[in-house]
Amino acid sequence: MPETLTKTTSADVDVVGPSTPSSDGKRASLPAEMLKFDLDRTAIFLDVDGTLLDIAPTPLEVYVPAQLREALYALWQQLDGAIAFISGRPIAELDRIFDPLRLPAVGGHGAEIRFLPKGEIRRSRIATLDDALRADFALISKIGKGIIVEDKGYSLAIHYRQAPEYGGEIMKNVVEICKNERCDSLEVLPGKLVVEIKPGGYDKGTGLREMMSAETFKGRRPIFIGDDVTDNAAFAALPEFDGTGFSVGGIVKGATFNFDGPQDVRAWLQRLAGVDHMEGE
Ligand SMILES: O=P(O)(O)OC[C@H]1O[C@H](O[C@H]2O[C@H](CO)[C@@H](O)[C@H](O)[C@H]2O)[C@H](O)[C@@H](O)[C@@H]1O
Repeated sequence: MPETLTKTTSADVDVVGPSTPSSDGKRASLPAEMLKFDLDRTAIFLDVDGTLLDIAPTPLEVYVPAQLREALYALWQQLDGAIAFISGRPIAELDRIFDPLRLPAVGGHGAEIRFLPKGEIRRSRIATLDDALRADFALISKIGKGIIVEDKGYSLAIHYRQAPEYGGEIMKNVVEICKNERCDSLEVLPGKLVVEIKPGGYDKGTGLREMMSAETFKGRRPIFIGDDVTDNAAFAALPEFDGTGFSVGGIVKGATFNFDGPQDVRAWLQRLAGVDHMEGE
């Protein structure tokens, strides 16, 4: 943990939340029901890219504001450890991005889980992508400049944020590669300027359920915040725990409130943690 972070005490939080822009451009207050949480009975699950962090041109270029680390660490203390990342990125990558902060985490869309910040990372026994298939998908980067094939071991992400014009051709190639039942055990998930390809059998929903069975999280009511198609499985798991979902950038099924962007999520977390005294980001 960062040595500079200060210890805060656990307490019920009744915050007047940050404002979010309404559709007519004016600032509107958050609904009262999401401004009051008993932190002794709450768990928080956070998607990372597009939810906590602003989207960057490439996966390696994301930026973590110091105030966000501070808020997450303060909440980790106040929630007695019941706060976790739930991401498509591998856990080692989350540790690198948020260094020196480590949190409990579900990584690789549910392929990995770590219950405690310094605990062991447990990996799914479900097969990773077959090597021949992985090699064929890697060739998709040759279609044009700006396409990035991110090989995460368990899964692949084909990014075309820097070359949106290739979206159609990329999907055509994926369909071609998947002919003859080669992808039958896989899930192909088109996201925002990305196609995620992962084995079936686990997802963010299975990850959230597993984390909720851990001592730190058990019996609490989860809040999950997410922004993309791979987050749907986590939203769908929430009713099992009487949980609450918040979306980012557009209301989705299972969400009761929508944040306009990651900046609003960060402001709310800072407010909840009581560290919103710090200026800007
Ligand atoms: O589940 P998440 O934590 O939201 O991760 C989803 C994917 O995020 C990353 O890609 C996305 O963010 C990049 C950085 O902002 C951006 O350049 C890219 O276009 C986005 O798709 C990450 O690279 C993937 O591995 C994650 O699965």
